[in-house]
Amino acid sequence: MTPPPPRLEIRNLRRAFNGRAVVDDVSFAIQPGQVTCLLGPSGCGKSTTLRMIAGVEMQDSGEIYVDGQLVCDTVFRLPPERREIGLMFQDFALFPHLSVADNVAFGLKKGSKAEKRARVVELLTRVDLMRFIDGYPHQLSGGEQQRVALARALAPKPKIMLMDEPFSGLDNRLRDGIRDDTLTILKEADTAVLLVTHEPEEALRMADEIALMRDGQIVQRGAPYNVYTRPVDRAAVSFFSDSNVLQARVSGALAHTPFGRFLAPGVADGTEVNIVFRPQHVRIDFDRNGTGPKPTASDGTAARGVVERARFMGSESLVEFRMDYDGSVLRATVPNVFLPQPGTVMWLTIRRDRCFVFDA
Ligand SMILES: Nc1ncnc2c1ncn2[C@@H]1O[C@H](COP(=O)(O)OP(=O)(O)OP(=O)(O)O)[C@@H](O)[C@H]1O
Repeated sequence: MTPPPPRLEIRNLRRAFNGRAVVDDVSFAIQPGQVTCLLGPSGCGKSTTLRMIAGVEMQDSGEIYVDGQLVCDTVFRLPPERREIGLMFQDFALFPHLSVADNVAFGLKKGSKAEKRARVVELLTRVDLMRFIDGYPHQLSGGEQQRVALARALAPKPKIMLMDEPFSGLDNRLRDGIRDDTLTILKEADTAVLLVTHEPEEALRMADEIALMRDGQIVQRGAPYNVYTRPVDRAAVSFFSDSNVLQARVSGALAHTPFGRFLAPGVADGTEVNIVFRPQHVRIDFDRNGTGPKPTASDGTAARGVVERARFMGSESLVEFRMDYDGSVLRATVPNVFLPQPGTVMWLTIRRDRCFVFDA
């Protein structure tokens, strides 16, 4: 038996503005009930990709399929309203002059008045806003308006939901709960979701799959854990978190550093590499009469540094060290409160299994 086609598939999508490719050969597929996050810095082409799928922007080349059916290529184009796609954007754009019920009913073209009413009640119950059914948008908080927008987008039972930074207008504390609720509702409805965001935390929290985008291209795709722990390059590490970099030269498949030798399998002798690691993977130790901890297989050799400054960040502390070996600065994060005085001598080691070696 052949497996069913993906709910949404885009193949080799391209779009250029003024001769500059802003979406450059982008392909991916999303299954029903799956959330894919298109993640990348501002201007990398996320929204343009989404707009082409929605049908409000035309691609220069490439194809879009829904349930295996072509909805758009350079010859054929199904109009946006017939693509069975729901949209949610940052400014929810509820109609201020329509009641909550009428806002939700807005997208319902088919059915009797009673059927529409029943669907509105069902959705408002689902987003826990029945008490506002006859209210107006201005009477609702930002989070409540966002849930009405979700109900409205879901009303016609779209196969696909396209969301462009839908949570960025909400305050932090509200946001986590609304994200989780939204996700539960979309998954229950078996909708395929494409969520555009520039916030790594949002993608890590919400996605089944992250597509990391840069300069119009998808540079890495995978489950959040894999994208975070096996980044493709230095920029991919830095996009998700603060990072430290050591420069080193390879000889005999080993990169030689003040922290000991790192495996660099298959890298030619003489190659310059960057060893990249996150501040949470730096261990720090007190000075013991001019020495640090003994070398170990998992943490390598300790290198001496002097505290330059330490900052309390809430659940952790960030300590910056000026390193003896070349005067560069390395950052370490430590759980809870750890605020050593500037000038304190300490010894740093790096978790070997958390380092990434990239060609410089
Ligand atoms: N209609 C247009 N005409 C000309 N240039 C455009 C047009 N639409 C988008 N661009 C350019 O294409 C690039 C990608 O824009 P896009 O909105 O897709 O990026 P984005 O990744 O969604 O960024 P953001 O997160 O800031 O919205 C930008 O440099 C933008 O200025």
